[in-house]
Amino acid sequence: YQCYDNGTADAVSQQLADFRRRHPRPIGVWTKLTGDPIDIRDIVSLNTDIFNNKHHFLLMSHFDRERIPERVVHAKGIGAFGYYEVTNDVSKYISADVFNGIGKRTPIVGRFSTASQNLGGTDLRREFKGVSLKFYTRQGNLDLICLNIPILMKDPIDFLSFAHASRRNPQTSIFDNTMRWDFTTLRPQFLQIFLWLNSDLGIPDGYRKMNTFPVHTYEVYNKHGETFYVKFNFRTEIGLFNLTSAQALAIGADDPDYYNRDLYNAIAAGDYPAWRLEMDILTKDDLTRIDYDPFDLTRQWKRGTYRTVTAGRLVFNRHVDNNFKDAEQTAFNPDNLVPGIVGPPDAVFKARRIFYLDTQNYRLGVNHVNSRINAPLYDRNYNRDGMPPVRNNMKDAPNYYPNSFNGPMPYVDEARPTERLFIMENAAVDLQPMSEFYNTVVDTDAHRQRMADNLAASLEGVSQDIEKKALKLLTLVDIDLGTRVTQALKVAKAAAMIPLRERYNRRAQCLSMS
Ligand code: HEM
Repeated sequence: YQCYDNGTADAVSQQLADFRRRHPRPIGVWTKLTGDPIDIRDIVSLNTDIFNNKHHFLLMSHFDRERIPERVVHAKGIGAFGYYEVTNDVSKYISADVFNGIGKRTPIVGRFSTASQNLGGTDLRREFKGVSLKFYTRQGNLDLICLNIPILMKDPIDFLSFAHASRRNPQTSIFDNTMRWDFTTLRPQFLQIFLWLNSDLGIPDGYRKMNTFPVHTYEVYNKHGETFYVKFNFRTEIGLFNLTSAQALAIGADDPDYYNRDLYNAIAAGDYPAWRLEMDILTKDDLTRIDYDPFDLTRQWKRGTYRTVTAGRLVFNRHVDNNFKDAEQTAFNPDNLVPGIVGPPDAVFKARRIFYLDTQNYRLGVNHVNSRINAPLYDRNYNRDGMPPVRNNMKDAPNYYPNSFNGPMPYVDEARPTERLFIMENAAVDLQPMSEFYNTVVDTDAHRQRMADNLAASLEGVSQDIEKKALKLLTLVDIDLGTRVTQALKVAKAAAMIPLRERYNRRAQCLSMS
């Protein structure tokens, strides 16, 4: 990292000083929103007639309206610009332009987020981290929306309750583990997420140091119309690094924006965050051979049943110009796909195809695709009007189709498969992937103990009946897991007998010693 004039290596705290360095003089005359210059006598409102001070009125009436709804999930985040570079020939599997032509670079905007925090929350809680990618390809925008954990859920109708139960109690407005465990024991398909989040992988040491996955299995095709089934996996080039609960607690107490700061500083220092894109691939024939459902989001593909190819590199090398313009207003939508990618056939994806657009029409308005950050490189359409922004509203072009006046015409994608895969999904909950996770990914005794301690901590204060069900469920996954959590919970409960204030004092002492 470079060292700044205040002796720190923190580009975040230097941002304003950097601005002044680039602009040694004021950047211009201050104007009202309407462009007329502001007289210095109007910047004081004392002893003046407020109704005749247009400047005061414009200032405040805009301020009064400056909040838009935050995202219902993943509200807290940070944006960055970068590019995707093709490093390997994957044309055998996928015809999408963005993945073809070694050396080709496609501009991207990314947004890094934490799943359950409101705007202004902490980066350091055990919850999903998101990486949303918008590729501005020559065939339209491709959005790949990723999580740092490669599994999720089965039935999309449970998403609302999962999101609600993972967040604040509507009465106390405090994160509530009773809600969380109650929901998890009633919908055990979500237990696996909880296991991942309470393992060592649960709190990455910043966005740069984690892998990230769109999770679904995408149906794709090559230029000959042959179909393949692909999982896209972005693997961090810097390596995987995670924080323990104690480290996260200490850092979070000092800097709840630790992840955002780390990303911003790394880009400022030219230490660009980068990921390698790997594609795990199954053929149509493979589907008839394998003995598991490759479209089930609650399980990973079995080793040895698929091939993996490297496709390219994702690099973030530029800060956004302005976080509201380029991150808050971005509308990532998993349904933004391009020729060569049909999309995943599972029920969760089908639901996502609808609900992202729905929430963005509410959050940003029906013309959000027209804002600079969301607009594709090229588009011609028959949509018109609506609440701004409307860009050029297609000027004088015909606004209906078909027409005889040379409005935009559809094209023919010769390679696009005529048939789509239709899958029937099994609603049964399978504890086997959870047991496998506990016995393989969680690969050491010490790791299992840390995970049990974290799970026990999440059970502290949970009502008795729910606690009993949770321990039973964990024991069904693995007897060793159930036993460890039961033991760890006894210890945690003994500690909880100590009055709250005393506990905080002790914790503070521990932190000051660590
Ligand atoms: C039924 C399933 C799901 C539903 C209904 C759902 C719904 C949503 C909604 C409504 C948003 C807010 C979007 C916005 O306001 O712009 C969102 C954001 C997000 N979702 Fe999902 N989601 C689902 C599953 C998933 C899955 C499978 C992933 C990843 C593999 C995912 C990753 C994310 C991420 C990273 C964001 C933040 C997007 C951003 O940065 O703007 N979600 N989700």
